[in-house]
This record gives sequence, C-alpha cells and structure tokens, in this order.
Amino acid sequence: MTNRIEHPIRIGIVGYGNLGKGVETGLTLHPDMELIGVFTRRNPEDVPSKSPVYRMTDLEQMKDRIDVLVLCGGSATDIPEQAPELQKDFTTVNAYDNHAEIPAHFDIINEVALQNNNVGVIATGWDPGLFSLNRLVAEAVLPKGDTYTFWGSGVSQGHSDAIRRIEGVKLGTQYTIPNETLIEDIKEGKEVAYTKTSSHKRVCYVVAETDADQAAIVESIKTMKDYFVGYETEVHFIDEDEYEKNHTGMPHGGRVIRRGYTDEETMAVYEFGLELGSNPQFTAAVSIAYARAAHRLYQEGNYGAKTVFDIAPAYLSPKTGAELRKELL
Ligand SMILES: NC(=O)C1=CN([C@@H]2O[C@H](COP(=O)(O)OP(=O)(O)OC[C@H]3O[C@@H](n4cnc5c(N)ncnc54)[C@H](OP(=O)(O)O)[C@@H]3O)[C@@H](O)[C@H]2O)C=CC1
Ligand SMILES: N[C@@H](C[C@H]1CC(C(=O)O)=NO1)C(=O)O
Repeated sequence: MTNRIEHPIRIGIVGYGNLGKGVETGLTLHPDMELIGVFTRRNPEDVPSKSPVYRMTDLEQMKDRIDVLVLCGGSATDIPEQAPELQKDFTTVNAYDNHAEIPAHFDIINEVALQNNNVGVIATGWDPGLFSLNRLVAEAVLPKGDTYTFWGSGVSQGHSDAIRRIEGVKLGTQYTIPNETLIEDIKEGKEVAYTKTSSHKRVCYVVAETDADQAAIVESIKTMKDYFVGYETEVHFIDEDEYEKNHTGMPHGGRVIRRGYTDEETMAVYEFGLELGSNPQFTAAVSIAYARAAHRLYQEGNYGAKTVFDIAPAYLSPKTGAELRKELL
C-alpha cells in the first residue's frame, strides 16, 4: 500500500443532492483532501452550495485538476447513465445501491476503467457497502449459520430517490420499518422465516403534482422491480406543508446479524449495527474514505472496477502502514 499521499487528494462532487451535500460537508473533516468543485446538470446559479459550482460540461477541461470524482446521483437512473461516461476520464467512486444490478454495473465500469487506466469504486456506502463487508466477514468466520439484514426504522435514500423519479411525484420519502419481533426471535435462536414480506414494511409519503394520477403513482411504486416488489408497502399522499414539516429528516440505520455455530451446537452471534442521524451524511463519509482508497489504487496502477470486497481496509485510512500496525497492539 502506498503510504501517506504527499499532496491533498483533489475531489470533484458530481450531483448536488443529499449525498452531494454530505460529501461537501464531510470533506471538511479530512485534511488530506480538498474539494475542487461541485458539478451539476442544473444551472450552477440554482445550486445552493458555497463551493465552486460548475456545469457537467466544464469537467472536460478540468481533468488535470481532479484526482477523484465522487458520483452522488441517484441509483435509479443517474448513476447508470453518468458513471460509464465519466469513467472514461476520471477515477470515480459511487454509492450505487440497486443491489440486483451491481454485478452488471461492475462489469460496465470495469471495462471502461481498464480501457482508460483508472479506478472505479462502486457500491460504497452502508448497504451496499459496510453491511456487505460485514456479511462477508461473518460468513467467512462462521460458515455454519444464517445471515439476516435489517434496516431502519428510517429513510432509505435509494427508495426515496426512486419514488421521486415517478411521473407526477413532486416530493417523496420512503421509510423502512423492520419487524422487531422477528429480530428478537432470531436472537433467541428460534427458527424463523426471513423474507422481504416478513422482515420489513415500506411506508411512502408522497406530494403529488396537482394533476397527477395518484392511482398510477401507487401502482408504479408497488410494482417497482428491485425496490418495492415483495414488500408490504403503504403509500400516503400529503400536502407540501406536511411534507416539509414532518418528512425532511433523514435518520436511518440497521444491523447485520449472523447467527452461527463454532461447533455442532455452540452458538455465536456476529452483529454489526449502525445508528445514523443522517443517512446521506454517513453514506458520504464512507464514499470519502473510499475516494482516498481509489486514489491510492490509481497511484499504484491497480486499475479497474472495485467493490468494498476488493480493497484492503488500510487503503481507507490516512495513516501509514507503520502507524496502523502500532494500533494493532
Ligand atoms: N450505498 C448506500 O448505502 C447508499 C446509497 N445511496 C444512494 O445515493 C443516491 C443519491 O441519494 P440522494 O443524494 O438522497 O438523492 P437526491 O435525490 O437528493 O439527489 C440525486 C440527484 O438529483 C439531483 N437533484 C438534487 N436536488 C435537486 C433539485 N432540488 N432539483 C433538481 N435536481 C436535484 C442532483 O443532481 P444534479 O445536481 O446534477 O441536478 C443529485 O445528484 C440514492 O439514489 C442511493 O441510491 C444513498 C444512501 C445509502
Ligand atoms: N442503500 C440504502 C441504504 C440501506 C437502507 C435500505 C432500506 O431502507 O431498504 N437499504 O439499504 C439507502 O439508499 O438508504
């Protein structure tokens, strides 16, 4: 692993939504990184950032001024469209979270990154991301057992982004509610049926456009592949005042539980949990650490697409290998 980087890592943010704001805020906590600018599809004057804001077309003449682009668009449509194109000219990091499509996204980014000798770290964040990593470790350590993932209660950015993309939806937030009884049964060692339907409920609050077809919106949500199909889902239509008053917070969290065995009958429970005051800010914090790793991998000539499974933890830290080894004691 390349030790400490000699100059700050120069970061560009693509897309200024909740996640983009989180990266902008989070970067101020990392002395080895600097924000070069925010890049948006909108008119820069319409973007409420105090940082330099550019049009996407400005990236063309800024290739030599940016080390890593953190792609903060929505996974439903933005990342699949933007990431392959931007990968031609930049090392990138994204928080792509359409789980079913991650293998395909990896292959697309890998081909472009190898053709252009750069790095594309995909599906960072917490799920996918740190939850994925912990599921891997838990299953490697406890090969005999079962793994359960629970999210919430809180706001899923991906699911909220997805409903906001539906025609006729002006504003939308999706809450994920875990089945706490099922969690208790798992921890008590009971036999459980863990399915989409049994494990979570999804509750959506939507502000519809004035002339929108509300029945069509409900149908679009409940039949949305990869996001809502299989889950018990509620859709509530509210006015903009109620939305702004009660549904703009973005707390979340969850836990990965591996109930395993270290012999035929001795049980071990591996649990990794998160309690997040701000889902987007934490997701941004993970993407920032992986932006550091992406730049190091680029400097080592270790090109191509990477997931959290492919990157040694030490690459995430600003500390040198020697400093980290002292912390093992
Ligand atoms: N892996 C993980 O654990 C997690 C992943 N995510 C992923 O992050 C993605 C982004 O989430 P989030 O930032 O909440 O999504 P937002 O809807 O806030 O932003 C998505 C994009 O929409 C555009 N946008 C934002 N605000 C406005 C506006 N007022 N008017 C017009 N366009 C706007 C921005 O692009 P532009 O500036 O170009 O207009 C922005 O990049 C989610 O879709 C999810 O997939 C999120 C949390 C966890
Ligand atoms: N990717 C998720 C992060 C977690 C949250 C979640 C859910 O509530 O279904 N699944 O994964 C997000 O966009 O918030």
